[in-house]
Amino acid sequence: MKAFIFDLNGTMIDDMSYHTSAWEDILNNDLGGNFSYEQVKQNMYGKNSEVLVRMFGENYFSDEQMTALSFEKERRYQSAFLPKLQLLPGLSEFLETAYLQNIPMAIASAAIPFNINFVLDNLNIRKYFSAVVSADDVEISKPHPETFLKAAELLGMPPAECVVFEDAPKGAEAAANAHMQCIVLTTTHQTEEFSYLSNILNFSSDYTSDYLKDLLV
Ligand SMILES: O=P(O)(O)OC[C@H]1O[C@@H](O)[C@H](O)[C@@H](O)[C@@H]1O
Repeated sequence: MKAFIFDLNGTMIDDMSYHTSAWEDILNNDLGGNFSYEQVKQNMYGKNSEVLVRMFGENYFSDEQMTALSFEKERRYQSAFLPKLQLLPGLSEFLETAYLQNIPMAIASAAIPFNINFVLDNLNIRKYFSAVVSADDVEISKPHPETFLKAAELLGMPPAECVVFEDAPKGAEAAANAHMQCIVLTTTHQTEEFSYLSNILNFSSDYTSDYLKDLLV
């Protein structure tokens, strides 16, 4: 394995419950939906516009409405999560070691640049990543492979030499669709939820596991 591709939310930072709450607030309180927390959690993968279409159907919102709702959801998420914003345990050291070993690294996220910048700039970790793929860079988000294939292309690496770090079944599925192996961070989902996939190398709760330490020696 020659390159690392990181999903962002839930994989580098433990923030998925904040996304779920922000979505729940917008979908139910602003848009009059009646979705349970669990329904929101299971359906909020991919781009924000894809989430809105999944929940309310095609052509329910205009593109302008979806863009405005997307930013409003992220504003609520950011203001709630900012006091807790930090990398998962061990990730700071992991990134620094991989960087010193010249391992090419990319971010490949379904989030909009507004959120990716929120994380990279507040945590001052932009220098580690030679490529960043956001929602705005792809036609179709995860579980479609486009996000990860684009990251590999920007890194100049064949997919087979890229290892993906993910927290979500739909993200790990996107990695499988891109013919990439995947390490799962169990911040948000149970290991059984990934049992339909055959590209999972390891499950770790954070970046202090022996498996991840051994990856860099
Ligand atoms: O692809 P990532 O980095 O896990 O980001 C996914 C999340 O990004 C958020 O911005 C979306 O609102 C969520 O619905 C989505 O699940």
